[in-house]
Amino acid sequence: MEARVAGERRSSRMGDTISAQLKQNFYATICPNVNVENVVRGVVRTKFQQTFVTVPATLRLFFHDCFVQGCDASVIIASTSNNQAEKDHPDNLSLAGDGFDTVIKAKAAVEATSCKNKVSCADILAMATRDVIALSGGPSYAVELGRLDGLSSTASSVEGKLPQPNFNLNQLNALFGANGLTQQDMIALSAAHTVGFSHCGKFSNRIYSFSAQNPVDPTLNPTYATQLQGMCPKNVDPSIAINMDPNTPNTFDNKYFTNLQQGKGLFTSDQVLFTDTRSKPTVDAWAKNSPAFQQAFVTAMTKLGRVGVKTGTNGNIRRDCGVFN
Ligand code: HEM
Ligand SMILES: [Ca+2]
Ligand SMILES: [Ca+2]
Repeated sequence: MEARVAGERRSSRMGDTISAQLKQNFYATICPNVNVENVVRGVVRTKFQQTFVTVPATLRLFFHDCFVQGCDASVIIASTSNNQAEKDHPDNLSLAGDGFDTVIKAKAAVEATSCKNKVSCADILAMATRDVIALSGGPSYAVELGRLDGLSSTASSVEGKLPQPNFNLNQLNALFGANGLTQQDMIALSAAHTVGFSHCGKFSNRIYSFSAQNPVDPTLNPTYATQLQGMCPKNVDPSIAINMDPNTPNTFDNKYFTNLQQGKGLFTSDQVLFTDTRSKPTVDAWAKNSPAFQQAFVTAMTKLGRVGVKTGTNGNIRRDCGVFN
């Protein structure tokens, strides 16, 4: 049974995608007796106290959800004997378990209130993402809500939808542009790499086999390159992961941009934002102006949260975030 009144979901046509009208404080009218956002925040805070990985894991999960079939919690669905789900596509295998766990736990806490069967997993992920950013020192913002959960999740649908660490600026702009995001949005969102980890294999080409003339990527700071080689020796255990921000790995800050100015972007897709003259001015501006970066980040996250939002019969409220109803 659809738990919401029809009038709550106005649809509007934008280009050829139909996007639901999200709004702030959505659940205040759906469940006036429960502060849904506080319930989620409490769970996220507890989980954060247990492990910092909660932050990058949840943030990346939201991004990987929104870029494949829209922000509809399709990435959280578990595979079954007759369906290989998104999370088992190679691009999603390195999503950390703590992101899924955060959503599952927050959903359980919401379902234990009188606001049962009314809050989508997609919205819980959007709320939890807002909360982890604030908990790690990033900007606080009012999150738009009112998404439905998607009705399909296939590994094959992930192919080509997520950016790769060796992408150049044109490839990054094309992929983000396909999701209605500008180059500015893309640069702001890339700063999510100010927290979290990467496995050595994602950038080992840059420190060992960049090109015939240059085994080490010449855009990489030589001292940083040596440090990376030390942390990621050639036959390193593939499960080893290193901090993506060598300076403030556990703080959501604009250090990402000063790192790029110093040749300390971990992936080609990070460093290219500084080496390409089209994006460099933005990197330089946000390196010295944290409030300007924060404002651009909140704008971009809000736009990211609107991607492919489901309405009406295209979605529902999942009872278990990992399983279709
Ligand atoms: C711009 C293109 C992007 C590329 C090429 C890219 C690629 C990657 C790669 C290869 C990793 C390492 C995964 C691993 O080895 O475990 C990673 C981690 C991460 N990415 Fe991105 N990413 C991009 C944009 C984004 C965006 C837009 C966000 C969120 C808004 C994001 C959030 C994260 C986070 C938080 C981590 C750390 C995950 C963890 O510690 O568990 N990334 N990304
Ligand atoms: Ca999705
Ligand atoms: Ca940082």
